[in-house]
Amino acid sequence: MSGHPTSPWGTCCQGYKAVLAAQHGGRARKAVLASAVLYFPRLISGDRGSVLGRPAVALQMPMFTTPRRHEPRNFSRQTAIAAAVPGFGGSLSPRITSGKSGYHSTTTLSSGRADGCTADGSTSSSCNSSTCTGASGRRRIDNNTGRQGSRAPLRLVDIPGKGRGVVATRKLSPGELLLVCRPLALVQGPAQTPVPVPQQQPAKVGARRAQQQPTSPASAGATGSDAVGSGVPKAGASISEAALVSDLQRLEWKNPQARVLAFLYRGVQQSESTGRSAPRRAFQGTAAAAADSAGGVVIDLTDLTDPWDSGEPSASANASATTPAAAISSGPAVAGGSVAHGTGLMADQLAAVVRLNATGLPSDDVLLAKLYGRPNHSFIGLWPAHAMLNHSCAPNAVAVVSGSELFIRCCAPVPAGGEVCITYSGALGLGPLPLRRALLERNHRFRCMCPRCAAEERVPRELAQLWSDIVMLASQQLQPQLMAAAAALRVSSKVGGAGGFNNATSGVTTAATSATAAAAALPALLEVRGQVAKCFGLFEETLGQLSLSPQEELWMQASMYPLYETRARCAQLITTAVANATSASGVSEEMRSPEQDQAHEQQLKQAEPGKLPQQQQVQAQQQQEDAIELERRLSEEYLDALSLCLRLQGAANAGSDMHVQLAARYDAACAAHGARHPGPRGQQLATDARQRLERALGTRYGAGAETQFAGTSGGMRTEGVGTSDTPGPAKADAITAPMIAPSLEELVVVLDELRRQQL
Ligand SMILES: C[S@@+](CC[C@H](N)C(=O)[O-])C[C@H]1O[C@@H](n2cnc3c(N)ncnc32)[C@H](O)[C@@H]1O
Repeated sequence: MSGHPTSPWGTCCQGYKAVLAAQHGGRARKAVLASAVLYFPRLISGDRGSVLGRPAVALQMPMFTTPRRHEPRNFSRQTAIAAAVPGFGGSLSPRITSGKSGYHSTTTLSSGRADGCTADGSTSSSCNSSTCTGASGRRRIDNNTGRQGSRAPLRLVDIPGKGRGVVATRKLSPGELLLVCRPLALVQGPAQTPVPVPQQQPAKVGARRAQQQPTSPASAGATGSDAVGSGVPKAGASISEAALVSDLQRLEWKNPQARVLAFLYRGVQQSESTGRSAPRRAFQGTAAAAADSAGGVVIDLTDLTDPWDSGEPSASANASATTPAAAISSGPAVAGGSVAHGTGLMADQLAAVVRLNATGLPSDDVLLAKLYGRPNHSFIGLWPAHAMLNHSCAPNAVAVVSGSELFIRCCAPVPAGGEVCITYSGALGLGPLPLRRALLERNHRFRCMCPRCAAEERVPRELAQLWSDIVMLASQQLQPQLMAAAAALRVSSKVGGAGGFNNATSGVTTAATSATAAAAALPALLEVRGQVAKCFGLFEETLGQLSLSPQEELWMQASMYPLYETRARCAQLITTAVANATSASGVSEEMRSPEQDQAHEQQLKQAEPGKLPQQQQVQAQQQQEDAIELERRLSEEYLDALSLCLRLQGAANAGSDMHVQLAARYDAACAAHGARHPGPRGQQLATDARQRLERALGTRYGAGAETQFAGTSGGMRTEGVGTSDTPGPAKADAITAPMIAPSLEELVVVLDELRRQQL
């Protein structure tokens, strides 16, 4: 069966249902959201979850099967409190000498470096120089000792209605590395599930998670129904969050790091006191302060980028510094818990900091881990610089966690002075406004007013409702029907072979079985096809009545992604079913009666086609021709649907794991389809899919930037300076790659390897 990518919304249906039910007044809003949260995070694979308050949905692997619940594990854990890394502000040593049962704590933080080196006591010495050799034997630029935040083309500012935020000091280009962030604290455990990669066979797609992208800070804070959008699975989220809070409490904090913590807490206080909502006007990039203060100490992006680096945030402020701990402890009293050493923050306050700013996922970046030959980690951590990025539903930056480092890359052009935003919505980036909005308001307590939300808000209410109903129908009813049909076809394909029989007599029998199963599945598939066609026509027609810019139109279509996905999936399944049915009998009819099937089976058993009576031969030939024509038309239909899905893949958060994942899946789907139905159109689509995959990899990993994603050589190079539209003078501000930038070829090879492992 050629593999059409399964929908990242496959099991997200419940989320849609819940949210839509709320719109229809069917359920209490809270219950609705809780339900939405339960499902969404599992479906898509983890993008940037949370940045604020709670990370947005961490994209999980698209899957068609029932979401797997990630139960808390008693995994051994590395407590990485970024302090004790040699050569790295080692003055602060975690006081954790023994962890809870089942945990092991190390004083090593920053394990899992991109080069394959670990930074624990045993190996850090070999990696303590400015360069070291990674698992692949390639040199790695070690940027750890530099305060690269000061070279970042970014500035911390106050943004009306949003609190602090980050703006570009110059024009930024997609793929450009903006920041390499170090954690203030990080808890790691084994990756929680086998890591998924784009699948070629729907049968294999189940509960796998693809390479992920950390979502925004805040992702980690999910608890209970608040797990929506959390980068950490719901059950594991609260445990990991608690573990992080507990570790924060047990550390003995020194001033510089305590100030960073206080600085983060200040955002919590502001958020709570103002119940921030975005201003109606767009941010002009002229916002006030370029820095913030905590306890009288200036803190800027440099201090936040590597909180354990310099020892003191700002030399000028040291002398008169009031400890943020003192400043904070003078704030509103918080009940319960003890004060963390040196911070003055109570457990509840630390929990609020974690909830708002931490980021976590069940696995860090799969491709990089594979490339550098090291294990994946589940993690929850506080990367203070990352936590300063605000949300947009049309983000221009993307974050990736590899080991203890969090990389922030530009994923869409940013003008000088423009705000740099990530998304907290994760997979919901391919979802409708009501759902995105509900999750952001609930988990992050703000109303997004980005251009995309503003555009969708202008859609007439009745129309928005109609579209929501359509999405609900596609997600709740049609997708499950397709899943059932796909399961039946998979079984029949296993018995009969993907393309039907081609040799022995036993093959005839199995092909006949396959054909019977295919014929049985066809009525349901055709029914779905009819409904999808109606919905699709309705949506396209109403969309056409609005006066929208191309970008706005793409956003609207992206919000209807489940419908597009259902359409493509249905077309693919029908193509497969018809191929199976006709290959067994040579009959062009999509369905035949059991009697007809029996008769044809009998004929096939009794005689070679050439020996059939003449009339039957003519009939058989006609049927063969009909079958070919039917398959051709169905193939065209599938290609139509696939090309639209490909287009919408481009609407996903560029460089997110979902963006890469969908590109890889469509790439595989095009290749599989092309193998069975060769033709110029399919070839063209396959080329498009491959380019999209390269672009996604280039945006996420910075690979291939010099050649504009057309493929490039491997080896070490510098990030951020090769993009064609990066202005010359800005090169001075470029961040030097802290790791070897993988080439496209390397990434594609690894991707293929992961795919094979999962088949
Ligand atoms: C991780 S913090 C981001 C930094 C934050 N602005 C600060 O000052 O600490 C997340 C919080 O920022 C605010 N925020 C983020 N994106 C926003 C947006 N688009 N509009 C309004 N507020 C936003 C919300 O209060 C959210 O809970």
